[in-house]
This record gives sequence, structure tokens and C-alpha cells, in this order.
Amino acid sequence: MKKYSVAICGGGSTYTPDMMELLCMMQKDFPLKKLVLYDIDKNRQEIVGKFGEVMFKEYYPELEYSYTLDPKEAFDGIDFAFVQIRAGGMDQRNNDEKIPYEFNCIGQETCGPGGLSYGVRSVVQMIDLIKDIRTYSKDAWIINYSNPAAIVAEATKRIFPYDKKLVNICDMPTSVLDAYLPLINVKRSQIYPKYFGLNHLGWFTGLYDKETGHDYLPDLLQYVESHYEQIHEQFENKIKGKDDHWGITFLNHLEMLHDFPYSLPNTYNLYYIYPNKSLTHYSLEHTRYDEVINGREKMVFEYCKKITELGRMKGTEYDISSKINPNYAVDNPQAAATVYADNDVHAAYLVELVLSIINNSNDIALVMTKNNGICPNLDNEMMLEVACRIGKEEIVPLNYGTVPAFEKGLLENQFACEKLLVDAILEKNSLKLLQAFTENRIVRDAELAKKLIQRFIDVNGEYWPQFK
Ligand SMILES: NC(=O)c1ccc[n+]([C@@H]2O[C@H](COP(=O)([O-])OP(=O)(O)OC[C@H]3O[C@@H](n4cnc5c(N)ncnc54)[C@H](O)[C@@H]3O)[C@@H](O)[C@H]2O)c1
Ligand SMILES: O=P(O)(O)OC[C@H]1O[C@H](O[C@H]2[C@H](O)[C@@H](O)[C@@H](O)O[C@@H]2CO)[C@H](O)[C@@H](O)[C@@H]1O
Ligand SMILES: [Mn+2]
Repeated sequence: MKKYSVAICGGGSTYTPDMMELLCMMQKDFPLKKLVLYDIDKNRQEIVGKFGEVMFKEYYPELEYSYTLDPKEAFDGIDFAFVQIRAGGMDQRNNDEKIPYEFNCIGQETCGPGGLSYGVRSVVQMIDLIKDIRTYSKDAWIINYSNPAAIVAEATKRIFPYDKKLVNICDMPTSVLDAYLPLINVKRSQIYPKYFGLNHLGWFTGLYDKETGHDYLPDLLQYVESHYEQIHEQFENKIKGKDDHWGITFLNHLEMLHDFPYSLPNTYNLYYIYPNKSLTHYSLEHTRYDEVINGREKMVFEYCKKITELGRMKGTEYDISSKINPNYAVDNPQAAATVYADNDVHAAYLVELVLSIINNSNDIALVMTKNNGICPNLDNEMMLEVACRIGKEEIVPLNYGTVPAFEKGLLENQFACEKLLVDAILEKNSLKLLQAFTENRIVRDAELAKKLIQRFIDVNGEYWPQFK
């Protein structure tokens, strides 16, 4: 079987250790010749890089493993680039989330004004990164997680329109399925989805059994409705006394599903449909940034440093020998190392796509692709998150059909915002920047938009182009 060469961009990402452990477990299903981490922050990447040296020496000694800041060293002769960079790092995420709260507006990583600020930085850096990868590996698959994925997808559609092996993905829909399918005893590996939307604003409208074609979605919606109080209490008890971002999110999601019980929404829809409730989830003093920097980031880096200090994993509580199995079960997200329990779906979803590519199994998965009539009553230029067949040489979308007025209205508004932002970035056009912020359903007001833009210009410095 061919051995593949992989680069992980954002080697210092908190998701990279999980991804490396999963690649370690997958060595028979997805054998690697070379794995290289690439980052722009030497110290940050070194924490993860050194962990990888310990792990691969024990479980994957034949793997050519390294970490680097040099694009040529990272991207020369690769088959895959897994991209998970955070343009501007967590410091800028803090600004993205806190500055809107100065004006009593929702501050969020990828949605609303925070997402627009992040989007400007990401578009600039992702275009440069993809050009670097393509300089050294013309034919590698580039699978991007970097956010805000909707805005990155809109930009890469324009700059790399013919790049068939450049795909933007998101793990949120998978997480929604992992939260709800167990309620009706259905495994994610049993079904393929029908879904439509932009990234972080979408809806499941079908969950089809791969063998029988049965649609489980009506069963699920009916079950949730008939057991609503019980499930609500279950979700409530799970978060009692805890600062559980995702627990609170899924409780609010359940209430949104109860209000609109005809499809299964993405959790991010909450920011656009319940802005007042979403606003009070955080404050100027405390946003998701504070939880991540003191939670996942702290936990993951402590894990890496601990193993580096131990110099081994075998025979310790960190031993993953039992998980290195020849038959990776897509339905076993726990197969991903539980470096940080919440992360398991992130690595698992990416690997599921990779398996479909290398085996040309044309599995159906959600990725972002140009509309072009998939949803005939939505703008053809939209980068829709829809079900596609994932093949060795290209990704082929399934047709969807027309979408209802309520969802169409939300999507066309959000698309206008994201399109105008990418226009603004590529043209350095300050009027289009103002239009993008004002168009956004969470900002809405031009006076507020002007204040937000000025504050983001101040804090982003050279991360943002000079808008004229
Ligand atoms: N699409 C999804 O559903 C999804 C899911 C999870 C995370 N993400 C995204 O994945 C990214 C990583 O998340 P995280 O929390 O681990 O971030 P993180 O801040 O922990 O790590 C990001 C890494 O990227 C590096 N980096 C920044 N700019 C870079 C550049 N231009 N080139 C190379 N490296 C660069 C940083 O130095 C850092 O080491 C973020 O964009 C996050 O929003 C997306
Ligand atoms: O606030 P964060 O940094 O913990 O997570 C933001 C991301 O949330 C979604 O992804 C995953 C998340 O990465 C994972 O840790 C877990 O919490 O479940 C989430 C849903 O799978 C979202 O899809 C990403 O775009 C966000 O960046
Ligand atoms: Mn996402």
C-alpha cells in the first residue's frame, strides 16, 4: 500500500496532538512515509513537536517525522496538507471576542463582528499559505479547518477557482449528529446526511440509512418532541454548576429545535436566530477565549510537556498501544486520542475524509463547494456546506433542491455579508468593509459598524490591510 506524506499547518494548534495520535493509530489504514509540522511560532510548535518525537519513536519508528518553520521543508513532495492555523493567534481571538462587548454586541470567534475581524486576517494569511503549498506540491490535497471557514472558502473560491483538491471543512455538523443520533440508537457510520447552508449557518434535512435509504430525521425529530422535557432536563443536569460552553450551547440548541421542529440546525444558527440570548452567554470580562486559554490550550500543552518530560508513553497512563488497530472504525470517534476529550471529532472527521480519498470510496460527507445550482433558489456563488461524494481525484456535490423562505432569507443575508467582506479585503475597499459589517445580522447598525471597524483597525495593526 502507498505510504503518504503529510504536512500539518498549524503544528502548534491545540488540535495537532490529537491528530498526530490518531495518525499513529491509523498507520495500517493510512500509512505514512513522512509527517511534518509547520508553523510560524517556533516556541509554540516546539511544545507539540517534541511530544511527537516521543510518540512516533515508540509507536511509528519508521515514520520520517519533523517540525519546521520553513515552507519548502514542510511542503516539498507532500500528498496532503491538513491546515488548522489561527491567523493572529489567541491574542487576536481575545480582541475579536471582547471588542464587540464594548458596544454590548455579541463577541464570537467566527460569527458576527468577531468573525469578520478574524476573517480579514485569515483570508490574507490563507492565500499566502496555499500559494506556498502549491509552490512545492502542485497536486497535494489541501484540507482546511482554519476559520472562519465560510469566509476562507469564499476567498479561496476566487483566488484558486480551479483547484479541485482544495477543500474547506467543519466538524460542527458531525458534532451535532454525535449529540443527537444516540437518542434513537443510530450510529453516525450508518447514515449519510442531507444538509444545506453556509459554514456555521446550516440545517440537516435528511439522515439516510446507507443500506436501506430510510430517513431517520423524522424519527429523531419526533423522538425529541415526544421526550422534550426529559431530554431538556438531561441536558440541563449535564451543565449544572459547570462552565460548560458546549453543554450550554447544546441546551440552547435543543430549545431552538423545539421552536423550529422541522429540521436539525447547526448550533451556530443560535447567534443569528437568538441574538439576545447569545449575547448574555458571555460578557466583556469573560468570553470563550478565556475558557479555551485556561482549558483546552492549557490541558493540551501540559499533556505534551508531560510526555516530553517522561520521554515515553508505553507502560504509562498515556500508552496508546491498545488503540493502534488495523481497522479504524469511523464510528468510534474515541479512536482519536482523548488528549482533550472534546476534540475527538475534529481529528476523526478529517481522517474519514482522507480514507474516502485514498480508497476512492466516494463516501458522502459535508464539505464546502460552490452552489452552481445545487440549491437553485440560492445565489450560485455561495460556498455551500452540502453533502458531496469524496473521491480520489475530486469532490462531487449531490444535488439538493430549493430551500424554504426562512432559511433562504438568513443565508442570502449572511452571504452578502461574507461576499462584501472578501470584496473589501481583495480590493482594500473601506466602503465594502462598512457594508459587510452593517449587513451582518448581529451588527445591523452602521454607526455600530463604524465603531467596531475602527477598534479592529487599531488592534489588528498589520494583520489587516490598509483599507482606503
Ligand atoms: N473548521 C472547524 O470546524 C474548526 C474546528 C476546530 C478548530 N478550527 C480552527 O482551527 C484553527 C486552529 O484552532 P486552535 O484552537 O488549535 O488554534 P491555536 O491558536 O491553538 O493554534 C493555531 C496555530 O496556528 C499557528 N499559525 C497562525 N498563523 C499561521 C500561519 N500564517 N502559518 C502557519 N501557522 C500559523 C499558530 O502559531 C498556532 O500554533 C483555528 O482557525 C480554529 O478556528 C476549525
Ligand atoms: O471555542 P473552541 O475553540 O473550543 O471551539 C470552537 C470550534 O468549535 C467547533 O468545533 C469543535 C471544537 O473544535 C471541538 O473542540 C469541540 O468542542 O466540538 C466543536 C464541534 O465539533 C466549530 O466547528 C469550530 O469552527 C470552532 O472553531
Ligand atoms: Mn466549524
